[in-house]
Amino acid sequence: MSATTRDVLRARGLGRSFGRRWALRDCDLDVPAGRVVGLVGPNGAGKSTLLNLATGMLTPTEGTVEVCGGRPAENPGQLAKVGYVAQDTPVYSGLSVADHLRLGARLNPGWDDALARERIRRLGLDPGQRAGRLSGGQRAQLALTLGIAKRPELLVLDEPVAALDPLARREFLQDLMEAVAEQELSVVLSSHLVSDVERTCDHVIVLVDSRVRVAGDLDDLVARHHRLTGPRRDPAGLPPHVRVITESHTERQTTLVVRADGPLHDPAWTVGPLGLEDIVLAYLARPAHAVRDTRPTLEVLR
Ligand SMILES: Nc1ncnc2c1ncn2[C@@H]1O[C@H](COP(=O)(O)OP(=O)(O)OP(=O)(O)O)[C@@H](O)[C@H]1O
Repeated sequence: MSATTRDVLRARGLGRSFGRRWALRDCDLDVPAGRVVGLVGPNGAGKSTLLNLATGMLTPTEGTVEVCGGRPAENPGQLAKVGYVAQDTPVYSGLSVADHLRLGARLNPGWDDALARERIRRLGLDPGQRAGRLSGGQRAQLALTLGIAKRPELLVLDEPVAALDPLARREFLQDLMEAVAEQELSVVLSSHLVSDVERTCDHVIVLVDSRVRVAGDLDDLVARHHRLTGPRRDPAGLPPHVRVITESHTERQTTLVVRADGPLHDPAWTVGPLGLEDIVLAYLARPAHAVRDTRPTLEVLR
């Protein structure tokens, strides 16, 4: 089966609670292979929980999750398929850069030593340097090197650039995109920075308040979401293929952010384009009661 028709991540009714609180709920996802997926959402939305479920670090409270066709971490073969760089890009501070590569080689059957050494050389990291003495950006690069050299089918990165300055962030993401282009690799990365996601990712999942609010290919999301402005009116009159995400009204004017699954012909509306940031902010701004009322508003665009 071709890499573009497989799903690297599939969730059905996936949920995880801690005590009585749900960190993730009712999560249905189909992420096709070959994508760089951006997982965005505010603090506490459930991003790390979803990534930990996908990598087998957590078990579901309800529902199921599959990565690369199997249950996460169910056997060594499955473990080899998935690389994971957890939040804060953890490394062993007492071990040198070279020790990390040796450890990677020992632990990973598909380890690509030439790739790892070449990356370390290109990044200018001293193989003898202890990881604890590296800067935050260098540690992130070392952790990414370990993840890539493992040659996984899916690389999962939890806020990999959070601690990096803008230049280091750009270089890190550039590096990641080069690795994706060179290898047959799918990536899921979480980030608070929509601009980074817009630049790096071709598939987006927006998670708010423990629920997936919208998921789909970036181009498709942008093509289907619009800003409508026009004389003040009740949006209830819109055709059924147009779903209102947010609405605001002045005395004379109505402004809507909508998702339209068909043409918008009504001449009363002026239709304007939206960038990913506008779309994400619209879903984030949607009031909590709407999240509950519209559980099926999970919108998966393929
Ligand atoms: N081990 C845990 N024990 C108890 N509650 C937890 C645990 N892990 C996560 N939670 C709770 O689950 C919710 C989702 O947390 P999660 O870390 O998945 O969010 P996040 O979107 O990754 O947030 P951030 O952007 O701040 O990293 C939060 O309310 C959090 O407090």
